This record gives sequence, C-alpha cells and structure tokens, in this order.
Amino acid sequence: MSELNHVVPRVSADVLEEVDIACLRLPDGKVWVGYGPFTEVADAPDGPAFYVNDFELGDGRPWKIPARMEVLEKGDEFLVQSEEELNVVWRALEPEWFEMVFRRIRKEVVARRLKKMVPVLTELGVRQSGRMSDLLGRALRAPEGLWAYGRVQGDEGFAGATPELLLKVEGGQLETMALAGTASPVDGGGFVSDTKEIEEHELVAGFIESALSGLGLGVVERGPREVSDASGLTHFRTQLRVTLEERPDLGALVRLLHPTPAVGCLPRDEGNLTQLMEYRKQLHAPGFFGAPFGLKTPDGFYAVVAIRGLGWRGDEVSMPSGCGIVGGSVFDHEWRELRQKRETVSRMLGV
Ligand SMILES: C=C(O[C@H]1C=CC=C(C(=O)O)[C@@H]1O)C(=O)O
Repeated sequence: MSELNHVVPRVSADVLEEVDIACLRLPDGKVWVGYGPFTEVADAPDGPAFYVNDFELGDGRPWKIPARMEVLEKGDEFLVQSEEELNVVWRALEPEWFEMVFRRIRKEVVARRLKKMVPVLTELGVRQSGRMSDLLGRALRAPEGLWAYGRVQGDEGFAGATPELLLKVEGGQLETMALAGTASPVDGGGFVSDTKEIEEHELVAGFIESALSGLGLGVVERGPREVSDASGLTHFRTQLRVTLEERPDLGALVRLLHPTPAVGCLPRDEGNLTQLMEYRKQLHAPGFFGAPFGLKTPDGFYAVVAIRGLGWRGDEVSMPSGCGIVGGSVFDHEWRELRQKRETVSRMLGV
C-alpha cells in the first residue's frame, strides 16, 4: 500500500473506541479490511462483503458490506494501534464445571447415544490497561499458514488466527478440511498412530464427506489424513473438494457444514445441538468461538472456523478453547490439551 500508510495510523488512538472494523488475512498474505458502517443483509451480495455470525447462526443478516474496503499487502501494514500497553489479568480456572460436562459427554458416548461433542473451556479475564482493539493488529501478524481474523465494534469484538478452514469456493470448486486430533511437540512421536486421536479426526472427515456428497454434485475428492503443524500444535488434517454448480448459495453452504464435529457434535441432531449450546452457555463460551467468519471477494468466498482467538466486551475478556470428547478421552489429557491451545493464543496475541 502507499508509503503514507506506513507512518500514519489510519485510525488514531483516541477514536479507537469508535472503530467498526472487520478483517481477514488470506493465505496469500493479503489482508482485507472492511470499515463500517456496515450494511447488513440476509443473502450474499454481488460485491465484496464479510460473513460474520455467532456459533448458533443467530444473526439473520450475516453478510456485512463495509462502507469502505482496503486490501493490505501484509498484516504489518495494519496500523490501528494504541500506545498504551495492553494488560489483562486472568482469573483462576475452576475445573469442576468443565469436569462435570466432560463426564456427562463421555457417559453419553459410552452409552452410544453420542459419538463426539466439543465442550468449550473459557478462561475469563479483566482488562487493566491498553486497548483490546490492538489485538487485531497482533492477530494479523500471526505466523503464515494461519487465517487471521477479527471484528471490532466499539468496545466489543474478537480477534485470532485459526488453522481451520470451513470452506473456500473459488472458480466453481469448493474446498474444505477436517481438522481434529491434537498433539504438542512434547508429546513425542506416538501421534500418527494414536487411535483415539485418529477416531476423533475420522468422525469429522466422515461427517464432512457425507455432507458434501448430499449436495448431489460430482464425486467428493477426499485427500489422505495428514499431519499439519499450526503455531506450536500438531493436528490431523484431511482436505476435501467437490465441484459446484455455477452460482452456489454461499449461506446455505455455510449452514450445511457448520458446525462440523471439529467444534460441534455428532450426530448433529436437534437434541445434541441443544445440549451443546447449553454446555457452551454454562461454561461461558463466547458466541464468536467456533463460528464461521468469512469474506467474499471478486475471486471467491473464504470462511474460516473462528478458533484460537480472544473475545471481549468492555473490560471483560474471554479466551475459549475446545476439545473433542470421544469414548477414549481422558480428563487430564484433555485438560492439558485445552491449556496448550490457550497457550498458543496467548503467545500469539501477547496477553
Ligand atoms: C476447538 C479447537 O480446536 C479444534 C481444531 C483442531 C483440533 C481440535 C481437537 O483436536 O479437538 C479441535 O477440533 C480449539 O483450538 O479450541
């Protein structure tokens, strides 16, 4: 972008509380920044727009058309940032509630009424100084290979960098991925043959494959299960692809795939979804977590699963993390995995 952008913040610090911004960094490194006021519509518009919704898809007008869109060559060019140091004090976690939810889910799985569910453990904190909106810029500087996303509206918002693509539609092709099963580098080499992690992953890949097959289009191409590294964690990833009809209904595609069992439940029926929403509420999961966050450009539509991020409202800050519970899940192992996931976020965003 222009040289001026390198030296002059586009939004000065004293008006940061007024910001109305949505942004997404695509794999080519370019950052699409939309500035409000946003026009909200129910169906995908012809021109560029963001898709922003909550986990329950409760927003009937999820397409947000910015008043102005800017494309930055890279995240470093995003200069909406204040001088004051951001400081958040985190409350101690209380494992009891999460443990109770864990046990209930596992019991349902063992009784074969459920195959998998992803409860969310949320660490809560309070901002002491600085501006939460600084997290947008920090997310946009996250390592390559992650999709950085963010939305700030006045004193509330969320920002993060996720390894998980919900769907990409480009040139008549839909691409998606199953991303589930986690190890950290300290776990040693047993991950590739860990049957519990493989099961957790295969449930997600199978769900996506059958959802795409139900479109009644061409054959769904399913790649091999591969190992993928994302900012200090290792996951299993399977890529899937299908050719689409000419003008797909993008909102319907989001609803078809979301929530996959990587953040939701299997079977994905009314009863299980209602139970999942209840657990999320009890455990203070913020609405953005695990929700689809997308961008439509002249080249395509890109929607990610908003994980590995932070949310805030006023001074209240939340850092959510989820883990898939299957029959072979053990509480202490999942508790540690959740901590590792949050550690990657706090390293990345510096809070
Ligand atoms: C729900 C999260 O991760 C998902 C993505 C990759 C691996 C996952 C897992 O192994 O449970 C989760 O499905 C999170 O990071 O909070």
